[in-house]
Amino acid sequence: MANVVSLDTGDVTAREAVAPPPAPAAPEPALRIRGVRKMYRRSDGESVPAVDDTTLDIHEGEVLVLLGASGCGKSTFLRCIAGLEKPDAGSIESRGKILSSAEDGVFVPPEQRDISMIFQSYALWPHMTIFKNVAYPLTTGHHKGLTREQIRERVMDVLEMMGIAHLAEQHPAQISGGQQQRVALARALVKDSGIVLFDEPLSNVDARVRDQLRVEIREMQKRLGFTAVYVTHDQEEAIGMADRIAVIDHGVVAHVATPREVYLRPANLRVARFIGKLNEVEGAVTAVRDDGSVTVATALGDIEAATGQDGLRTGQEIAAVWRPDRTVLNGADGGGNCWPGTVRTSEFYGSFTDSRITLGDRDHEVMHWATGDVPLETGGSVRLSVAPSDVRVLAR
Ligand SMILES: Nc1ncnc2c1ncn2[C@@H]1O[C@H](COP(=O)(O)OP(=O)(O)OP(=O)(O)O)[C@@H](O)[C@H]1O
Repeated sequence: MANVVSLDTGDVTAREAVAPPPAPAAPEPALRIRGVRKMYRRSDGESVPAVDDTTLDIHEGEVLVLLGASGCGKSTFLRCIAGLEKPDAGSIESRGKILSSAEDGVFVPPEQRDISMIFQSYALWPHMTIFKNVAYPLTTGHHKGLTREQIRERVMDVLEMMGIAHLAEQHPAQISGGQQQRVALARALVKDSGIVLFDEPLSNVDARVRDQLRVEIREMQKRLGFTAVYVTHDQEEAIGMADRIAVIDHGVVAHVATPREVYLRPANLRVARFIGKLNEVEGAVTAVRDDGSVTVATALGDIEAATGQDGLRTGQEIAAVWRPDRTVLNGADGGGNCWPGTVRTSEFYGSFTDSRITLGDRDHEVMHWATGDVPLETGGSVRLSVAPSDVRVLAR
């Protein structure tokens, strides 16, 4: 029955309560990961979590980059999604289907998951031609029923798309590293599986090919619309590839957000340090205001910051942080966050100049990056400032 509202004169009385319109259902994520834990036993017998209680939704059609230091558990997490590792706790669901649930004893083997994976080592079969390497996934699992002609058409389409159709009859040893990685990519895409996992796929190719392949992978992902989970420890690669970045720290998701958010408003000091260079000044909180701005007392005097980590308290030990490209030299003296300094070094890196400035006589060094070739004279005096909107306060 439709909701009816009758209004009496005088007091307004709803005779029948009107139910609020139903909230639009959140779209089903491509991967729903809940409380996943994977333990490894060390040789001394101790069990340590490589992935620890990880909960994450990965949206349809997005590139989610798992970024973290070596050994933080990125590959293990990816392998749990692929089904190459069996989690000790938690569940992984894809498009309404449970792939693994430690609690319910469910585990779908990798070949029955609609997921492709591409590795750091290209893992091509040396005795097979490029064509056969790429065709292989179409000869197993639920693709088994395809005719030879259908397989040929599909493989040649993908090889064409990767710009390597002319290499179809070569063997892996006869082609370059960059071309081999293209073949590996073609093999991951040929199944059209909708979810592709990348485990540091570009770490074995040289810098020039890496840049090119990075752009191509991104273009292809946009064109084909598959969901990608991409592991890297390279922050530039993460920022360039990701719709969202999940920063992993000791097996735990420390921050998941857009690259811009993670870079400009990192959740905590470890995330801030991991993603990009940082100026840090230690101190203690003296005021936290309703608009989120914070004042901190430091050896350089008071520093004003427009934002701070959630839950900061007066007296708490913190670091006031900002990026080197936000440091301003000899700008207008706007009052706070401004110090006299001396240039210690100034080095040209092609697209930018990295200068290190010692502040006053207080033995504190700050990084300043200027776009292009902007050398400063060593020992020269400067006035250094940073706007409160570029400073963030993070707990130590
Ligand atoms: N088979 C294994 N047995 C025991 N410990 C393991 C095993 N595989 C990984 N580990 C440990 O689990 C932790 C996470 O490893 P993992 O390979 O997932 O990290 P990662 O972030 O991918 O590192 P990298 O970037 O160096 O590849 C590390 O401490 C590693 O030593």
